[in-house]
Amino acid sequence: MALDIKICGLKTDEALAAALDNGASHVGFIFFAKSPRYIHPNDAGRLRAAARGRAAAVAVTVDADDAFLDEIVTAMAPDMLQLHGAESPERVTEVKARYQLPVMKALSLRAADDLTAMAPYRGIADRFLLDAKPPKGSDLPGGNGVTFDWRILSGLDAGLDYMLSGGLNAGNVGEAMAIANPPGLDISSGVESAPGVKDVRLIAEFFAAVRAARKNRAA
Ligand SMILES: O=C(O)c1ccccc1NCC(=O)[C@H](O)[C@H](O)COP(=O)(O)O
Repeated sequence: MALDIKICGLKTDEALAAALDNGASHVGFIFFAKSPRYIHPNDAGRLRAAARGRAAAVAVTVDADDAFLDEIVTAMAPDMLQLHGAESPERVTEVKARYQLPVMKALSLRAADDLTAMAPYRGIADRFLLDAKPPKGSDLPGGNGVTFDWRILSGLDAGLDYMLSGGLNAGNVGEAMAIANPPGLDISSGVESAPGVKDVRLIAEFFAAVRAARKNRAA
């Protein structure tokens, strides 16, 4: 089975090249001003051009209005929109219709009960990004480098299309895969040397860890 991997929060040619050369299926660009990973839509447009045909470009927004989404979509022509705020199912429907693009809805989890948040989006969101709840006091809804209890995912239906996210790194991704067997993985701060600074060595190590985990599973 194919395993999608999204490297999120890219800002430089070097980091993008590392993500693509290591086999990322998705590359993510953050359009949230408070984030150390924020990128201007025009700069993202330049980077996404280099990714065309190699990985899907994902525009990550947080409760963005139509004007901002229009600017992003015009500047970078993403393949997918990731809605990482409190967007309602109705707003997800509206965004999908307006841009004719698939939407990945991010949901934040801590305990098994939090999975009930998924129900109203089923059949609406094309995919879920299951992330950890931000720690108290964080300004960021994502990219916090914190994990959640992956065991809560073990009961999800086999066909559910989602990316497992939140605090992944080369050291823990094998365990996450063994527990949850997700169809996709998403990582940001686990491949950074400082907030917002991607590290090509850490990117390569992450992919190597994923390959090793897959090999172990197949053996
Ligand atoms: O990464 C950010 O700064 C960010 C800011 C605002 C909304 C979403 C954001 N990130 C979205 C992602 O998809 C991250 O990859 C995801 O939250 C996991 O991050 P991490 O725990 O650092 O691997």
